[in-house]
Amino acid sequence: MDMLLNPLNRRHRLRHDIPVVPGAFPLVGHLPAVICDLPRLLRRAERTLGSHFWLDFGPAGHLMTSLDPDALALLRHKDVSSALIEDIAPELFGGTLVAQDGIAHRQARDAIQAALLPKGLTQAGIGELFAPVIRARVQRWRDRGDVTILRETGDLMLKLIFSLMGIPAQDLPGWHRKYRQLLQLIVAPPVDLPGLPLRRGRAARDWIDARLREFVRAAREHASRTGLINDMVSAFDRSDDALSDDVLVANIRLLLLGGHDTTASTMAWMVIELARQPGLWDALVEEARRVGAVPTRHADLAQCPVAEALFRETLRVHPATPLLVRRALRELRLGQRRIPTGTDLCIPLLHFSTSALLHEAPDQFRLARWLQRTEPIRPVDMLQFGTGPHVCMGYHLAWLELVQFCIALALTMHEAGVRPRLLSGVEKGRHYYPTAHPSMTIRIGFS
Ligand code: HEM
Repeated sequence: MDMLLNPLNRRHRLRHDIPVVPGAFPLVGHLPAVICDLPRLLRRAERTLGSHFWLDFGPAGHLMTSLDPDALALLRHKDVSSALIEDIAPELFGGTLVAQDGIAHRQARDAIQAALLPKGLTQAGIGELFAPVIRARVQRWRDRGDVTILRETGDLMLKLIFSLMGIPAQDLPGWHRKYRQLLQLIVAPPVDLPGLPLRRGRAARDWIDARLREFVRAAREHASRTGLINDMVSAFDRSDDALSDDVLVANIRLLLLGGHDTTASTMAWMVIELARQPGLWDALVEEARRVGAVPTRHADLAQCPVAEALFRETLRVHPATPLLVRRALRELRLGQRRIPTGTDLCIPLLHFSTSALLHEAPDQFRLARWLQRTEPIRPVDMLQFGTGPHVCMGYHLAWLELVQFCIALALTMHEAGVRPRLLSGVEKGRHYYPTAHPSMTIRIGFS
């Protein structure tokens, strides 16, 4: 099938001397092709126009997209801003640290970071909290015999992130419903009428924020309790310029969002790769039998190199955040190119993650590239988590929960004498924007 591009728009145009990719539709621009076929769109644009071109993101406007590895340095540049994220999704990211720069960003980030580093996660007992939840879920999969994988991993991740926040199990169904409505804000047309996604999404956000405020109040009343929200509240209250509760609540909501879709997608891809590559499954089972139990502390993860390599290679081949957006605050240079002040930029992590300039045999899924390496992990090896001041705050948490998941899956299925098997095609129905995930309909059998 050809790409979802407008056949009536074939004209070659330039903006600031940089070519615009032909094929944009009115109103939605190149979004249909970005969402359904981003890798092919980037390859075709590179082949026909070179490594710099404009893509039309519909309501978000034109973004200058660069496939030059030098573009990665823009993520660390002091004159490049993240404010564009708030312009694109004000309802979700307004007031959150991911859309801020400079001191405001650093202050909010510093207050949260410690809780998400290996020491903070270990002290809060997050690994012990997660292990039984993951084990129970994969046991259910074994008993059922087959599952729709992305729906299952999405549910599991929601459960984990809610338990991280200390949301009582009996309240989960209500949170679940509101969270799904909140997500509609990502795609809601700007029409605020009863029953439409914007109105429902805003109501869900207000519901969630009101409850998060209660958690914050409770955390202050019981300051001696441990847990992520308690740690964040005390860090916020200790910071030099005490930050407002609005900032705190918006950033707790950001953690809910940041920690869900990305990890659920990666977990689903891990199962798909294990199902379609029997050798991978055998290596993982061997490791799981050797360690004998689901690891609970970061210090234990070194015992699970195969699971760690699976986590890193799955993310390299299927990065959950395929592109980052930024705005140039001043005129910048990118190689020979001049980027005018105010230019909105797209930095496609997906392209670099699978680029022959950065990885040997980039199209091959190879655990060996991680298992046989002798040097430590470099920033370019974890590009899927971004780089620079906004590098992902949940990296250590994602690493812990995904390795826990791999070991739990291998132990549970091996004990029952079954292995994962792919029951449907993988290529159709993939999505690449705003986050990437495999098709919602892929089924995995355990037999
Ligand atoms: C496989 C899992 C994950 C992937 C691939 C991922 C990817 C990313 C990327 C690419 C960024 C950079 C955004 C930018 O520069 O604009 C980011 C930022 C962020 N992530 Fe993650 N993430 C993952 C898991 C998590 C988890 C589990 C959490 C927390 C519970 C989390 C919380 C955040 C936060 C708060 C930021 C904003 C940091 C800042 O702006 O300073 N992420 N993530």
